[in-house]
Amino acid sequence: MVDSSGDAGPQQFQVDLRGIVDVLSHHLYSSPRVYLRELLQNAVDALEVRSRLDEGPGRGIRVTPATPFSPLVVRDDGVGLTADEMHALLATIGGTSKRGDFAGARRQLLGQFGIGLLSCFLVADTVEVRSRSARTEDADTILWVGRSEGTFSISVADEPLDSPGTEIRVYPRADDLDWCTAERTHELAAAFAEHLPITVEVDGTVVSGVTPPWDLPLEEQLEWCRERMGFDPLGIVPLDSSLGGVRGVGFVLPYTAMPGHRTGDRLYSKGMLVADSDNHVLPGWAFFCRAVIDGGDLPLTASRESFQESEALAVARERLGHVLIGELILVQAMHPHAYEEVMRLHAGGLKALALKSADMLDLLRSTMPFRTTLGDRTLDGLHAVGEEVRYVTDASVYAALEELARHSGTLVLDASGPYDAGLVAAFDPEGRLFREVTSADAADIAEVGAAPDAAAAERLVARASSALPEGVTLGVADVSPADRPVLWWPHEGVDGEPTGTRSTLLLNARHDAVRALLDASDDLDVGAAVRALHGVGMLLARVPLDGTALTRHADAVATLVRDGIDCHSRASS
Ligand SMILES: Nc1ncnc2c1ncn2[C@@H]1O[C@H](COP(=O)(O)OP(=O)(O)OP(=O)(O)O)[C@@H](O)[C@H]1O
Repeated sequence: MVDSSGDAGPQQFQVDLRGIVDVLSHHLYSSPRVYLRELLQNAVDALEVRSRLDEGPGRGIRVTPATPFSPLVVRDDGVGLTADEMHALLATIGGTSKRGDFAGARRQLLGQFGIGLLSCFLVADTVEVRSRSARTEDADTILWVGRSEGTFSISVADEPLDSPGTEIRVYPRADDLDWCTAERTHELAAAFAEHLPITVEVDGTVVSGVTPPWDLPLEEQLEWCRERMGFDPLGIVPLDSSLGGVRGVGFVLPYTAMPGHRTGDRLYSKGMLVADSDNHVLPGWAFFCRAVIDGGDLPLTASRESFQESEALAVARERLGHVLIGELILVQAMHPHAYEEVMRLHAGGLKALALKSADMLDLLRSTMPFRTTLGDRTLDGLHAVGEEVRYVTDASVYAALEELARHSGTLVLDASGPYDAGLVAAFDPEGRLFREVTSADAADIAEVGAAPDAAAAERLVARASSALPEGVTLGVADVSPADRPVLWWPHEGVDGEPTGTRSTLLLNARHDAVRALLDASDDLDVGAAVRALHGVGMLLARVPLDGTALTRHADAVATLVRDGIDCHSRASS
């Protein structure tokens, strides 16, 4: 209204309920199925408040599924609502009895946003709430009828409830009846309420009160994991954060999970299902396990399908992480074989974890085997030798150097895995013990010496280099043992070119064939021989020959065979 000064006074927002329901269904809730969980949660909260007013036996929640001719009904023996409370709470979107003044009681009450009841409009156009307050003797039963187009009415109900509590009737739209049928209601109520410590019945069948997995004995936890998560866990980790009731159980996966990709956890909030597959409670590095967790007092988001990213959640996450690491340490000490299996399957993940956790690094340094040219060694084992350890970070360079190092008995550590170099740096931050080597150090690793006849070597290199593909550097050296004709190794890729685009081929001056080449007269074509030796070098470095390399090698060998036979024939004729 505009007053005489022309100013409009404060106005109330007009709310288009259909717009809000649209936002809820498309942007807040993951599925219309949540309507049942919201009704169950309201009933659980009402029972909790009632239990503080008076004690009484046999209280619970009874659900009757819908049929094409009757609504879905949720009846509870909770505290109920007076007419005034109905006016105050159900006439206002966002009206809730569960925040503000009730903060003391909030720890037990899970609502707080005052929108949960609206989720019924995801499946229905009409919702009725009949409620009889337990706060006064013989309170009237008050009826609230809400419609999805945004109207509601409140009156004294014609059919009073025979005892305090609340009865909600949801009249599903024909298209949404499927969410409220006997079968679906049973399935949903069982999923949401199975671990609630309150009796929840669907059509007379109790679906709640099932012992949660974290309280089961070990054998039954195994069975639970098999049935509900679909795998035989490698290990079971009790998860107790000792904080605000956050607890659960983790199951170690019996297969290698991709680092960085956690298979989601099953979450509950005080026994009510929150999410089937969530990735926000356990630390991201815990991808070697799947867990089922109750978040206790952790605050929920408005959709109640996850926990709020709060300080409390961050602390709980950190604690659960410590529990997981502590358990790994314990398993290593008490069940070394099981620990070995965990390491075999989850090496990548555990290494990633060690980069973030000093405790995990401590555990891995003495237990995680790393590949070296002289066999598997732990970081502590390498340290104990007291000599400088050379390591390589490029997998194909390691493959080639491995060969050379084995030959010379040199120790080289394979640090080409995704987290290896980081771990080496974390283990030896000042770089006192470990030194990264590259293909440039290959000759040193192979312990090659200078060719005895430098001039002959130079002449051979000058004559033969053009026979080799571009990028191959040819050399002649003194290599042990004498029966190895060549050494070949790829160079790490620089400026984006793939590793191996450039390489080194060293002819062993001690080998008969190479000596023959060194002694050959200048007019002899050494191209085929050097090309064949190049192929041999790659094969000895265990690099598969394919494409042009294979053709080149085959042609070179064929040429040598033909020349050899020709030569032999000429000699014998
Ligand atoms: N079964 C019930 N028994 C008693 N009171 C109820 C019941 N259902 C709803 N109410 C009252 O209606 C209010 C609004 O309910 P609604 O589900 O919309 O929001 P909420 O539960 O408070 O919060 P949230 O949005 O987090 O669910 C509640 O705070 C509660 O006071």
